[in-house]
Amino acid sequence: MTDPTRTPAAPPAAVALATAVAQLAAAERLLLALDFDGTLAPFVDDPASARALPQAKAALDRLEALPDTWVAFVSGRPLAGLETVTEADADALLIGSHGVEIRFGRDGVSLDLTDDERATLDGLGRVLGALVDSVPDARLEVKPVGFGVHYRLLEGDAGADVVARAYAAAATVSGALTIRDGKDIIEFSVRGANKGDGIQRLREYTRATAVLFAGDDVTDEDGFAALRPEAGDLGIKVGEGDTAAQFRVADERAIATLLTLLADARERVR
Ligand SMILES: O=P(O)(O)OC[C@H]1O[C@H](O[C@H]2O[C@H](CO)[C@@H](O)[C@H](O)[C@H]2O)[C@H](O)[C@@H](O)[C@@H]1O
Repeated sequence: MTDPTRTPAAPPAAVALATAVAQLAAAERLLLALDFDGTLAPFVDDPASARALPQAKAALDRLEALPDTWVAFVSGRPLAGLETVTEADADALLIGSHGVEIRFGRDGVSLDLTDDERATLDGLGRVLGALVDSVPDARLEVKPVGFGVHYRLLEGDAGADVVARAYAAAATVSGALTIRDGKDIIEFSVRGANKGDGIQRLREYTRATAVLFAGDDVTDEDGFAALRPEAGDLGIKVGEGDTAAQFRVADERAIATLLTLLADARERVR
């Protein structure tokens, strides 16, 4: 018979994750690189109104205030929109457009689009704009180096149909696009950098000795691939799907809890 006074043992994966978080908290120079949508912020229909869960934001504010500790957002969003939804201050470390756009505090990286890239962007805007205009509730998101076709509001097979038509339309413009399949969004870009490149740039900029990266989407796998677990880095996948991350949590609330535990632990050692 089960003893009701006994606390059930935590599952091994949870214990291993707690141990990894405690080790991370003791890192000499710690970089927290975080995906935004689906990791810190729950999904919503209007991309502009997404915000990090208050518990996650509070934990990140505490961590950012500690010495030798950096918080960075690594997102598929354009930088300008990322600044808004993360409520970034002047010192924020931001990687936007899946690694293409970089802002480290006041230092930005100019995109310097070539004439060919501009011409491809113009063509993409024309064909994808015509596509979403023909589908009620599909939306076009204009990005500095590409476009996202959103289909979250479409029902049944309508989303898959829009994706197929978007592939076909984009192929009439260029056969050399970077195509990213996200959560109810298909994106076409004239630049091929990825989140792993962004994490590498952040690692060099902060000279971090350990990096935490958390993400929920297929595009975050490039970020997990850039980690060095053997050197103390930690990758956390949010939600379901194949992943190269060492650990997995259920949702954004679990990430908020984990960041709070990390803030508690690092405040004790700093
Ligand atoms: O890399 P991320 O920070 O996860 O950004 C990925 C995309 O996020 C946004 O779209 C997603 O979130 C929206 C708001 O919750 C949701 O409506 C949409 O269905 C999702 O795909 C953003 O709009 C995209 O630009 C990002 O690439």
